[in-house]
Amino acid sequence: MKFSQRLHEKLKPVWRQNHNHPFVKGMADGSLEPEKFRFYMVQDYLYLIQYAKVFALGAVKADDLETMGKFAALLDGTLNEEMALHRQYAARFGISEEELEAAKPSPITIAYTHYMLHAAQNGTLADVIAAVLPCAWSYWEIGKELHAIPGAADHELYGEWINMYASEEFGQMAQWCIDLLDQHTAGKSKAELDKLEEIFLNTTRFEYMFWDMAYNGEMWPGHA
Ligand SMILES: Cc1ncc(CN)c(N)n1
Repeated sequence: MKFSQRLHEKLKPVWRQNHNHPFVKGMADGSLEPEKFRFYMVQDYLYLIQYAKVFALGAVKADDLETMGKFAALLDGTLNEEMALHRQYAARFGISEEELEAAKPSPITIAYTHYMLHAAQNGTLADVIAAVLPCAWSYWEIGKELHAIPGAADHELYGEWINMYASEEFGQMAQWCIDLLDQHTAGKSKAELDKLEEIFLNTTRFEYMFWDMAYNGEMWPGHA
C-alpha cells in the first residue's frame, strides 16, 4: 500500500471532521454568515503568505531540477493565483491589499504556519511534503465535495471559492504532492514513516483548528 493511502485510511476519522465542520457545511448550503467568511479570508491570506514559503523550502530541499521547478511553480501559483482569489474577495468586502497584508494573524494562524515552517526547515523533502499535503489534499476534496452539491458552486459569495478548490489545476497540484510523497517514502524505515505520519496528522488537526478559529472569529483572549 502506498504511504499516501495508508495515511488517508488511518486518518479518515480526523479527516472527516474537517469536511463536516460547520464552516464547511455553511459554505456548502450557503448559510455561512458573510462576516465569518470575511474573517477566514483575511486569516487565510496571512496563512498563504507563510504557506508559500514552505514551497520555497521545498525548492531548497529538492535534489533535482524538475522538482525544484515544480516547487517554484507552486510558490508562484499560491502568490498569484490562489491569493488572487483572496484579493478579489477582499475587494468585495472593501478591504485593500495593504490592509490585508497588515492584518494581524490569529494565534491559530501563527501556530499552524510556524509548525509547518518548523517541520519544513528542520526536515527532509519528505517532511516538507508531509507538512503541506493535508492543506492541498483536504481543500481539493472539500472543493470537489461542495462542487457536487447542486447549486453550491453558483452561490454568489462561496461559488468562486468552491470552483477554485474543485478545479482541475488545483487537483493536479494536490496529486503531484501526493505522488511526490509516495516517491520519497518508498523503502523508508518504520521510524521515518511514523515521524512523517505525525507531521501529516498534526497539520490535518491544524486544518480543523483553522476552520474552528474562522467560525468563531478567534483572536487573542481579551482582544478584538
Ligand atoms: C488553512 C488553509 N489550508 C489549505 C489551503 C489550501 N491551499 C488554504 N488556502 N488554507
